[in-house]
Amino acid sequence: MNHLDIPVLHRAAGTVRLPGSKSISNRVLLLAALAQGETVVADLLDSDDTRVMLAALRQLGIGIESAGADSYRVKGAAGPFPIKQAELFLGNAGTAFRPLTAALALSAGHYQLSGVARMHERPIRDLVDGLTQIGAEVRYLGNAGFPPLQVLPAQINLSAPIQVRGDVSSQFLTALLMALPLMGQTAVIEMTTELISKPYIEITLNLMARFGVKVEREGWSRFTIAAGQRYVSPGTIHVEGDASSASYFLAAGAIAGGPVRVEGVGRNSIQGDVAFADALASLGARIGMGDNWIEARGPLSALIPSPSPADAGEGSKLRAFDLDLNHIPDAAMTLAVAALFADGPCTLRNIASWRVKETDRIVAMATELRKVGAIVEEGDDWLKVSPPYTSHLTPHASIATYDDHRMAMCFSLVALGGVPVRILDPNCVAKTFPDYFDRFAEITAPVIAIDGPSASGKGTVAQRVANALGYGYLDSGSLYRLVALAGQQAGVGYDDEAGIAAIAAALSAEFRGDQVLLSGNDVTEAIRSEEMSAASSKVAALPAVRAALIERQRAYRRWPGLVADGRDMGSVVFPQAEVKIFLTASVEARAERRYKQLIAKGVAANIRPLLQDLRERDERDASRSVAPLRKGEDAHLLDTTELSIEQAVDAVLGWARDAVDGKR
Ligand SMILES: Nc1ncnc2c1ncn2[C@@H]1O[C@H](COP(=O)(O)OP(=O)(O)O)[C@@H](O)[C@H]1O
Ligand SMILES: Nc1ccn([C@H]2C[C@H](O)[C@@H](COP(=O)(O)OP(=O)(O)O)O2)c(=O)n1
Repeated sequence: MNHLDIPVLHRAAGTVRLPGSKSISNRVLLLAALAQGETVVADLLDSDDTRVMLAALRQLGIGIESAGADSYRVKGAAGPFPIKQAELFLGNAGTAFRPLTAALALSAGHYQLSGVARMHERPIRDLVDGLTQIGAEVRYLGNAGFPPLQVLPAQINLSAPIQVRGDVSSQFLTALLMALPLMGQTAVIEMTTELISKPYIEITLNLMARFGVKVEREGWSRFTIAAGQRYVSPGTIHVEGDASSASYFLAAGAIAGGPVRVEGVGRNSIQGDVAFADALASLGARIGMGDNWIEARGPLSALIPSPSPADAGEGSKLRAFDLDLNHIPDAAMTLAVAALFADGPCTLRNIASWRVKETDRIVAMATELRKVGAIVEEGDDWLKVSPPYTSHLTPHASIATYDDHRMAMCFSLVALGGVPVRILDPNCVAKTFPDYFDRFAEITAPVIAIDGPSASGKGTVAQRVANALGYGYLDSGSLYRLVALAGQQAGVGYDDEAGIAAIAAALSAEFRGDQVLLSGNDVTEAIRSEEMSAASSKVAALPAVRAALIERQRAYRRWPGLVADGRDMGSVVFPQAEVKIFLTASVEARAERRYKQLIAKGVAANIRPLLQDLRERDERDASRSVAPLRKGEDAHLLDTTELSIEQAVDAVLGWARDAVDGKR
C-alpha cells in the first residue's frame, strides 16, 4: 500500500496559510450567484466540491470570471437562475447538490441533478419533503429518497411553516434557508427534531446576513425569513481559512514548542471549530489570536525557570483533560492524538457522531492510538486515552487511515513524540487538504540556516552538512542570481522594482542535482558570471523582490531537514531555524578563495579587483534597508579565516547535534 514515512520531529514552529473553508466556499458561491450585483469571492478553496459548484453555476447562466489566484468575480442573477433548463452532473459534492436542489426548486425551470454512484446512495428525502410541502415539484429519478432528481416549475406557497427534521443532517436546513429568500415572501421553518451541528447553521445565517438577508430564530427550533428581503452583493468577500484544518498545526505548536501560526482564521471567524483553540488553551497551551490568525505555543513550564522567553516551556507537557467536545467533533480528533503528549489520562466525551463519519472514528482512533503505545478505553460516545506508561511512544507504527482524511492528518503529530511514524494511504487528505503533508513539513522539518558574506564558504559548508545529515540544500543566492538573469533576458532594468518583482514571482526555476535551469534552459554557468554576481546584489536590495521570493524559499523546508545558505536565512526566511550560523572570513581570505576558484575554472583573475568587488558587495548587502547582512544575536559566529573546510563542517554539525540533544 502507498505510504508516507514521517521522520522523527523535535520541534514545530512557523507559519501556515490555511486553505479556504469548504463549508464557506460553496455557500458564498451560491449566495453570490443569487445576489444582486457583482461579488468578488477571494481565497476560495480549490477542491473537487468547489470546482463542481463553479461549473454548475456557469451552466445555470451565472457569469463567473477568474479574478486572480483563488479569486472569482461572480455576476449575480439578482434572483432565480436565468437558465430554465439544464442537466447538472454534481459528482460527489454534497455541499453543491443539496443547496442547488433547493435553489432550483424555486427557479421555475426544468432541471435534472445527478452525481456519481456514491452520491446516489446519500439520502436527500428530508430536503425533498420540505420542498414538496411548499408546492415544489421534485421527483426521484432512481430510488425514492435519493438522487438523481428531476425538478419542474411549480407554484410555491409559503403560507404554512415548513416542517423539517434536524437530526440527520443540518445541510437540509442550510439548503432551505439559502433558497427561500428567492421568493421575497415571509417563510417559516420549524424543526421537528433536535438540530445537530448547530455551528454549521450559524455559518449559514452569518453568510446570509453578509448578503443582506436576516433570519430570525427562536432557539434552534424555528427560523423566520421576513418578506421583502433579497440578496445583495457585499462587494468583496474573503473566504476564511478552514478552521478544522487549523487544528493539526495548532496542536503541533502546543505539543512541540511553537510558535506555530495559522493564517486565515482568527478572532472574527464564523466557524465553530475555532473553539479548538480554547480547548488547547485549557490544556495549558499558550494561544494568541488576531483578527485573521491564531498562534499556539507549548505550555509554560512551572517547574523549570526558563533562561529566556524564547525557551520558555519547551519540553513541558500538556495538561490531562476531560472535555465535552460535542461542539467541535472534527477538531476533537486532533485532541485524541494530542492526549499522547499530556501528563495523565484524557477523556473525550459526547462524541457519538464519530461513529457515523467517514469511518467509525471511535474504533479507528482507539485501534491506531494503541499501535503507538497509548492505553485506550472506549465507550458508546466517549474515548479515554492515556499516554504510554513509559511515556515513550512506540516507533515505526504503521497507521491505517480508513479513507478518512482526518485520521491521516491527526496521526502526523505522533512524529513530534520523537518517533518515526508511517501513514498508510496518505493521499486520502486530498478530500480537504491536498498538500497537507507539505505544509506540515514546512513547520516541522529542522532547518540549519547559514548566512554570511560572499566567498566565506557558506555554499561549500552548507552542501557538505546537508550531505552528512541527508538533508536538502537551498542555495538562496542562486534565486537572486536567476532573477537577475531573467530580468536581463526580459530587458527589464534592475532599478524597475515592480518589473523585477513580477519576474521573481513568476520565476520558472529548477534545481536538478548540480544543474540550475531557468525556463528549462541550463544556466548553471551563466548565473555565476561576475556580471550576474553584481546584478544579483542589486536586485536583492529591492524589497518587493525579496518579498516575492519568501514563500518559494520556505517551500524548500521538507523532511528530514534543510540546510539553507544566504544572507537572511536565519533572520527573515527561517526565523525558527534550530541552528543559525553566521559564517565569515577576512575579506583578504575570501578574495583569495574566489581567486583560486576562478583560476581553477580556467578564468583569468586578478586579486585586487576581486578584493574591491567583495568590499563593494559586502557594503551593499550590509547596508540595504530590507534584510541586511549581519549576524543575529541568536546566530553562532563561525570565522573560517583560519579553518579548513572539514573544521568548519564539524563545527556546524556539532551545533546541530547540540540543538537536537537540547530538545530530547
Ligand atoms: N574553511 C573554509 N570553509 C569553507 N570554504 C572554504 C574554506 N577554505 C576555503 N574555502 C573555499 O572557499 C571557496 C568559496 O566558498 P563558497 O562556498 O563558494 O562561498 P559562498 O557560498 O559563501 O560564496 C570555495 O572554493 C571553498 O572551497
Ligand atoms: N538570502 C540571500 C542570498 C543572496 N542574497 C544576495 C547577496 C548576493 O549579492 C547575491 C548572490 O548571492 P550568492 O550567495 O550567490 O553570492 P556569493 O556566492 O556569496 O557571492 O544575492 C541575498 O540578498 N539574500
